[in-house]
Amino acid sequence: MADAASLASCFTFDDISQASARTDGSDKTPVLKLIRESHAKGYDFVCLPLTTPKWRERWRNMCIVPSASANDTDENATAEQQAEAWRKAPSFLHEEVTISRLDEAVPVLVMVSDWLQLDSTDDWVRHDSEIALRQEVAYASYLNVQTVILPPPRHRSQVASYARAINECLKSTTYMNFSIRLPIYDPAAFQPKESPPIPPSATSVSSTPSAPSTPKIVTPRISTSKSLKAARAPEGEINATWEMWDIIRTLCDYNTRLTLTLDLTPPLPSNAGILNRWMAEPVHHIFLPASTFIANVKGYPHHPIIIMSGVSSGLHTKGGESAYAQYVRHVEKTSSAVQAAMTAGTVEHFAQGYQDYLQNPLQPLMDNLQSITYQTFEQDPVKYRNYEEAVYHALMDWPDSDHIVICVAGAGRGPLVERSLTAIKRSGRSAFVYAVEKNPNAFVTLQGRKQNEWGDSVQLFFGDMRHVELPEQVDILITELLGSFGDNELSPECLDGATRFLKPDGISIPSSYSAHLAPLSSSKLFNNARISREIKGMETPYVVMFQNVNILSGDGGGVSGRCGRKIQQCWEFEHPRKDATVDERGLPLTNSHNVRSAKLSFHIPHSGIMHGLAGYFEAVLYGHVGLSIHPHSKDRVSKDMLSWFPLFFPFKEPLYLPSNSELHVSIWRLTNERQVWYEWYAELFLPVFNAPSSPEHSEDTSGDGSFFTCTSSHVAVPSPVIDAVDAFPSLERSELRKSGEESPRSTAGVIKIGQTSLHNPGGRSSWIGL
Ligand SMILES: C[S@@+](CC[C@H](N)C(=O)[O-])C[C@H]1O[C@@H](n2cnc3c(N)ncnc32)[C@H](O)[C@@H]1O
Repeated sequence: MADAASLASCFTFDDISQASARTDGSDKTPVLKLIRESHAKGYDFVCLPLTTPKWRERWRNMCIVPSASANDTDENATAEQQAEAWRKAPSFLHEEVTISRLDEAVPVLVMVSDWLQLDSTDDWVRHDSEIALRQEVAYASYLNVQTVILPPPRHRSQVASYARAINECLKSTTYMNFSIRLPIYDPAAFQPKESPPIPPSATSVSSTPSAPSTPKIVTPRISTSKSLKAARAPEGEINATWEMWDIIRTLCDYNTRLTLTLDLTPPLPSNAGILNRWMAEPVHHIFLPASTFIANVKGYPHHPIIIMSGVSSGLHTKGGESAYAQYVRHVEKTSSAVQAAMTAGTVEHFAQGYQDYLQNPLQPLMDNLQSITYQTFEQDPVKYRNYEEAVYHALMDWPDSDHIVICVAGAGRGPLVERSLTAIKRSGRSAFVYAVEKNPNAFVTLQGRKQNEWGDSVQLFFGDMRHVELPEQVDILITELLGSFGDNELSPECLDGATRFLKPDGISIPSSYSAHLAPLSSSKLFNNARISREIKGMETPYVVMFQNVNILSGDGGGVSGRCGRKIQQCWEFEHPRKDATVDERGLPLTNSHNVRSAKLSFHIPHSGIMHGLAGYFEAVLYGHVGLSIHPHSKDRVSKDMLSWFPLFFPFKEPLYLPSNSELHVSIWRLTNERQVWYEWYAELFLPVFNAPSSPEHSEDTSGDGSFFTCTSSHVAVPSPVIDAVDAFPSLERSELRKSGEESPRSTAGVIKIGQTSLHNPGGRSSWIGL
């Protein structure tokens, strides 16, 4: 059963004051009253400002010098002395905080004063805001508060200072979670901007901050260097809040106690890329004003706490405060994600508890699997059904004979033997089954099944299919040695051995399988992979049921027209294979023919942080019957198949990909006599347009465009950081042609802007044993 999201009701200082006026003696404090009333209305938590307006007033009087006129000199000196005393020993007065008892702090999400300006452009305001933040965090920590919600950064230019201050707080506490409230995008990006934005409370020592009268939540307006620009929101502005988040969490070294409170106050954008990027981030709270179209909460993972503000404001007259909680619970319960998780037989139901959990891939060749592992495989309703279909069609296509021989190689506990016998019966053909298995323990189970179920229709052979001798050659060879990346459990190598006993015109089921990759963003997977902080953990491919993951690539060829699809094929293996040179026993002389490499070019439509690669496989069992975990074909080919989760190839360091960049991924499947392993590497390029008619251009068209030498100036080179522009995609190819320019392929070049190191060289961290 999927857990329901927790709900929190958000209160202002005014709400607390009103609760105080309503106190009838049944609650010890107004906050305890609000907590009790909220529980009764269906809310699990309350969300409160930690400080009162009194604290803001004192801080302002000490730290913001009102004006520098001669009369004020004494006053200023006194304020400065008070400020220095406070800086030396920062502390609150009782009336400056909203909570002071342990029982008040338990079900409370605490909001740090939202007038603090940790990213002020004024050095002193920033300095004193940081001291105030540390004071608030220390006080919350004293009261055992588990989560504090931080005000959003507002100035792109000072976001690193903001991040540094948060990092200090993370270091000074051991258990407390810090959640930064950020809107999904800056709504100001979509407003016409005739005059410069007024940054909230941007103060200097000579001006008075215009802080709101209560610590009221308002969706922040972010000022970026582009704030004065065009009516149409460029990519950089829409990205601004996410870009700031990325800087903060990077400076905080991906600390797992740093999370996001995603503010859904702005209307949700139609562009899925803007929403999807938050899927890869640790969104632990969703901030939802009562005025919001609340159906939008349904797609969010993690079961975040949903903080609802303004529920007591009487905005919607019907239903009262409880109605919001009831409606959110209803939307959640009826969402497709929750429905799927609650329906037996779906991958979502099966995978509960495994989401984003890193597992080492099986090594069924080197290790002997446990019975419980086989039992888990055998619960898959789709894999065995498709195998049976494949065997059935192969039998029907095979010339009728009174002696068709089938071999199930790697029979495990026998489910494919059983399905083969059913297919034989359905086809009405006369066929016999050999079953080969090298796991001595599973072989005991096979013996029992032969005795009790299969009798003379099956003959068992114990041993490795690469060496075992069968009494005759077989017509149909059935194996299931596939990994999440197709060949990563060494199916090609095992089948090389088993092909010895397949007739030259015999059928292999599967007949082929292919490996596929896409660039992936997921702070959770990145953090999980580097838990041990050892290089080995970052150079090992993992099996993972993806949840908080965003695929960064897009379809459409990219700016240069040279990029491939969103998810791309690396390579394929076909069986029975004819290309290996074999010895007198029919075994390949070396494993060189199973070496593979691929170089793939991905278009990155929206900026993002790449944490690694997502790996998938597709297999053709026979004819039109297959197996797939490729996101684009899985539902068509093998919907609800449970046996394989995708593979995650981590990166040691996250790689920033700007909007409209080109990512080139290289991956190799390598081998020696004892092992097979993968190595991977990525390079990043920005496409650039040249002035088309300039004679000084010279473009390297020899390879994949990795170098672009140009002595003339580029037109519209996007910045690799925040302000990548979306000028290129908005220029449709047809428009380019209309305007008389050449096709993008001949006018676009690329500039290299980044790369990763080579992962797993020589198989030093991960390999599969032969
Ligand atoms: C992924 S399991 C599949 C088991 C079973 N066919 C099923 O579908 O449930 C692969 C099986 O092949 C066996 N196997 C792997 N390599 C083998 C080899 N070279 N020779 C014989 N058996 C092998 C393993 O022991 C394991 O039982």
